[in-house]
Amino acid sequence: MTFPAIPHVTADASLALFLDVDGTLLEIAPTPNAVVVPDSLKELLASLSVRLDGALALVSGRSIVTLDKLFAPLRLAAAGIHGSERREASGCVVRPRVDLVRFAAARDALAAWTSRHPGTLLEDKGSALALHYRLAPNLEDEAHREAQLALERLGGTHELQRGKSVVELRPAGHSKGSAISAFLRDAPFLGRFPIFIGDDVTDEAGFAIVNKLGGMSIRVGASAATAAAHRLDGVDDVIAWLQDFNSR
Ligand SMILES: O=P(O)(O)OC[C@H]1O[C@H](O[C@H]2O[C@H](CO)[C@@H](O)[C@H](O)[C@H]2O)[C@H](O)[C@@H](O)[C@@H]1O
Repeated sequence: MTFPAIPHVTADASLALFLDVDGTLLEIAPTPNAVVVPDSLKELLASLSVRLDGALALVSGRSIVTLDKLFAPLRLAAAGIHGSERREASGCVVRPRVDLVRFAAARDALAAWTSRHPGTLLEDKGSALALHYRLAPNLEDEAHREAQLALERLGGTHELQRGKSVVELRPAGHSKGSAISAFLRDAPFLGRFPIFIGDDVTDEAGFAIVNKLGGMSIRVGASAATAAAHRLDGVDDVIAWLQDFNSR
């Protein structure tokens, strides 16, 4: 399938930029903690955020706490855990409530499973759990079965989210689309033309909302079917596009 070229846009007060993180701004690494955030990327995001009056948000599967650590000293507008938590313009972070007893039971069951399966890894995000198997791809089916069992322990509060060599249990009823909509209801995003760039299945809800609002949706990577209207090949192309956007 061919995609139309991305129209030229100028980084000004009419635009809002929403950016996925892993696979979009950062190259995929063997484990979540192994990602590299170049200073040049932080400088580029800081510059773009100023030019857009703060209307630049990270919209990630990572928690906001982790995003702040990765991108320090920046503290950008952000939605974390696939849209289930969001830093509002006031600086307050809105987080979903979780049943801590059930959550601990699900986490402990998955942690016990990872301890028996070398190459797998459990990421505890406080209200979500990510079961990674990038270093043990043969365990994909088994990991999905374990995640399904853990989901049942949570009693309907969470949903399964597939990702790149990962299966996640994330709070139900939220998405990257709902987070982008929420940002666009408040300053500095209110009334702006939204652009969203993402690379994964979790980003499709964001593309759908941005398309509905008449904005611009861009999927990174060549293979998957997508609702996005435009395509970039990889992280290097995203960075080059952002640099060009910042220079106009
Ligand atoms: O929505 P995103 O910002 O793209 O976050 C999606 C998940 O990204 C992270 O996992 C992925 O990236 C890791 C580092 O490159 C990689 O090792 C892993 O295999 C990928 O699935 C992150 O750890 C998750 O919490 C995010 O949900």
